[in-house]
Amino acid sequence: MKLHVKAPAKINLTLDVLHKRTDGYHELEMVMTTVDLADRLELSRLEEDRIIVHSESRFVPSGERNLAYQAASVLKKELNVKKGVEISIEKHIPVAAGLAGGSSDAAAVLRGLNRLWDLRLSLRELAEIGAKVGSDVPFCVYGGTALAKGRGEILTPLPPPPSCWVVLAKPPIGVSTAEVYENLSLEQIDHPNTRQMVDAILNNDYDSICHNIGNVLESVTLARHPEVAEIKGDMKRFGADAVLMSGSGPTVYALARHDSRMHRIYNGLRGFCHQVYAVRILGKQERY
Ligand SMILES: C[C@@](CO)(OP(=O)(O)O)[C@H](O)COP(=O)(O)OP(=O)(O)OC[C@H]1O[C@@H](n2ccc(N)nc2=O)[C@H](O)[C@@H]1O
Ligand SMILES: Nc1ncnc2c1ncn2[C@@H]1O[C@H](COP(=O)(O)OP(=O)(O)O)[C@@H](O)[C@H]1O
Repeated sequence: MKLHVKAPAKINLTLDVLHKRTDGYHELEMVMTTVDLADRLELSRLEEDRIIVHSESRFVPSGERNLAYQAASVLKKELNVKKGVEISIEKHIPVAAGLAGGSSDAAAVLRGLNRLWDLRLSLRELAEIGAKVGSDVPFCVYGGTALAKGRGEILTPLPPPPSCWVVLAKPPIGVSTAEVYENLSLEQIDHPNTRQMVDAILNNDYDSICHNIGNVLESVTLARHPEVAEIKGDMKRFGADAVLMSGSGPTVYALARHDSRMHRIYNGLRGFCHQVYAVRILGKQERY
């Protein structure tokens, strides 16, 4: 038996760091939402008790280092499952980009195996198992839009933001999430107003969403990689309603309500940035 699962990317509308915790993680407050750029996974049941993961993307690690493998492995251990699975990942989300592609693959594996192995776990139970794989995995299990706290795993669901275009541009540089957090200097940052962002979403107020987007990790990644700031500047010049780096970066996104603006930003950037995508905000939980 085979099944197909979709793994959408997320963007951060806000990302605030409150303090560094004693366990080494950072205490966060962030608003995340899914966008219509997704990896596709095929899961095939294996009679033998093993996990196989492959992908044609040369940027994705194979075997145990793959987050999809780790998700299947943790699920097997937690529930003492003695079955196997072959996972094939068709990669569309840029890797190590601040878009949670690996976390979304892991979450898709959890949702898929729940069906393939008939485990009958709730999304809440899958999210708890997902937290053992990575901080962003619980959000990706649910998808949609949420306020995330703790290290990212304490979630309050939110309604979808108003529909709009999201133009994503990833410069050809790699960013390590751990390094970005490590180099954050908490004394010198402007904190976004998370409460106002939540209210803006609850009020379906697009202008207020645009006004309140903010990400404290920009202070680290933009200082190290001036090209990320340049892309932000270009997006603004091409008429973006709002511009922000997602997660630890380096992907930058522009929000645009009108098709004409989206086209201007997309075409303007494609000349000198290899990975550019124009997608819609998904924002609501879907059955993948
Ligand atoms: C920055 C964010 C924002 O959504 O996204 P990405 O840029 O990765 O997409 C997340 O916090 C990334 O979450 P995720 O990539 O799942 O992180 P994990 O694998 O759990 O942790 C990677 C490393 O990041 C640091 N980390 C992560 C989460 C957190 N709340 N505090 C941290 O300090 C830790 O050093 C950890 O070792
Ligand atoms: N299935 C996967 N897809 C993408 N990256 C993966 C996957 N499994 C493991 N990784 C590793 O996880 C790291 C983070 O990748 P990714 O989730 O794409 O980025 P981010 O956390 O910045 O959004 C990368 O260094 C990559 O090598």
